[in-house]
Amino acid sequence: MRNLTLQDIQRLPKTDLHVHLDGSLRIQTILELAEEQGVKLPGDSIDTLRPHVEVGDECTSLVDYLKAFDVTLSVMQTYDALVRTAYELAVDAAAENVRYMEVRYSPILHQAKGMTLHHIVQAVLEGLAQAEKECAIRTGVILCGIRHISPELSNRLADLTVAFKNKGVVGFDLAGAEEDFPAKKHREAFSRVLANNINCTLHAGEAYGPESIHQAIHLCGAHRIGHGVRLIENGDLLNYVNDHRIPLECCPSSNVQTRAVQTMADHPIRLFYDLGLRVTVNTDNRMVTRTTVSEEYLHLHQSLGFTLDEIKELIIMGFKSAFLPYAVKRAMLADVVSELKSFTPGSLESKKEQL
Ligand SMILES: O=c1[nH]cnc2c1ncn2[C@H]1C[C@H](O)[C@@H](CO)O1
Ligand SMILES: [Zn+2]
Repeated sequence: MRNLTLQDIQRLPKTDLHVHLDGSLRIQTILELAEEQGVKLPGDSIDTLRPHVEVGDECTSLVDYLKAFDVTLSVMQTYDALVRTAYELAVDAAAENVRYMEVRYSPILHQAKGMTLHHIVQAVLEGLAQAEKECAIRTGVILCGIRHISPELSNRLADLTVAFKNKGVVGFDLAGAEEDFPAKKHREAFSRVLANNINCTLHAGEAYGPESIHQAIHLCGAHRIGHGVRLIENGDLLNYVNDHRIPLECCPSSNVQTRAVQTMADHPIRLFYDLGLRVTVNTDNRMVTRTTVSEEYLHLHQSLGFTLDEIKELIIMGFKSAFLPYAVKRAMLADVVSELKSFTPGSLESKKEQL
């Protein structure tokens, strides 16, 4: 079979289950928001700002990667800025046929100008709802506790997650610097969320070893794992994750940038897939990582030999792993499976010419 193109992959229906709002803005929007708000940025044009908000080869670690968020968060402290950035993210994702997206962010990082936590959630839901009206995309929100900020704030975010259950918030996460900030310190937050029958995912096994994944699953009750690349270091835990069908939210380009893996060709997603694990493909941060869901699949095709049939299976695993009620998910999956069955690569133009 001939090689897939980016356009082929863009035409496929897809999910993005791991995408941070504050890492997925349009650079032009940052400039406009800064202008409106009188915020000083480290660059005043797309070209001069780009090196401060996009991570390149020179990134050495997750902690280094996270520096870009200081800039994005500086313009995401108003209600309107959150509405706009959430709306634009969903519009951009829909443009590449992302049909279901779970957007995550941490409301406590948006309080610098005094917005209440409720308003901060409301604004993002409003932006996403607007995009859902205009585009073929469905969305949910995941709120993040932050490892390197206090567990008490994670508790507040857990309570916020409970308050917005069935109102657009579909899960709770733990993000931030992983090394030296163990998940077990945030156990209380996860127990509050779990007690309310809400789904949890944790970033784990990205900048720390399998012990971190073990804590996420066994101490915090993770239903999915963000990244999980270092699961490869513990076969016993890997078997457990496989046996329990715990999905991994893989973000291949981001993992190369944070040095969780050395190169795309070394990414363990190939091994995980071959062993039967439930793996999903995600962007992490569309702007900071400078990627799209389609580009992530293209990397898997080109660097790790994923075929079209395998990509279709990854896509199905993405829909299966959604934090959606089972009946809704089953209906969505049925539509996606029939669309995937009839999909053939090749440009729409060349297909029309053949008719
Ligand atoms: O890949 C990541 N690992 C850990 N934390 C991350 C990653 N990408 C973004 N974050 C952090 C920075 C954001 O401010 C926060 C909430 O979205 O989550
Ligand atoms: Zn992430």
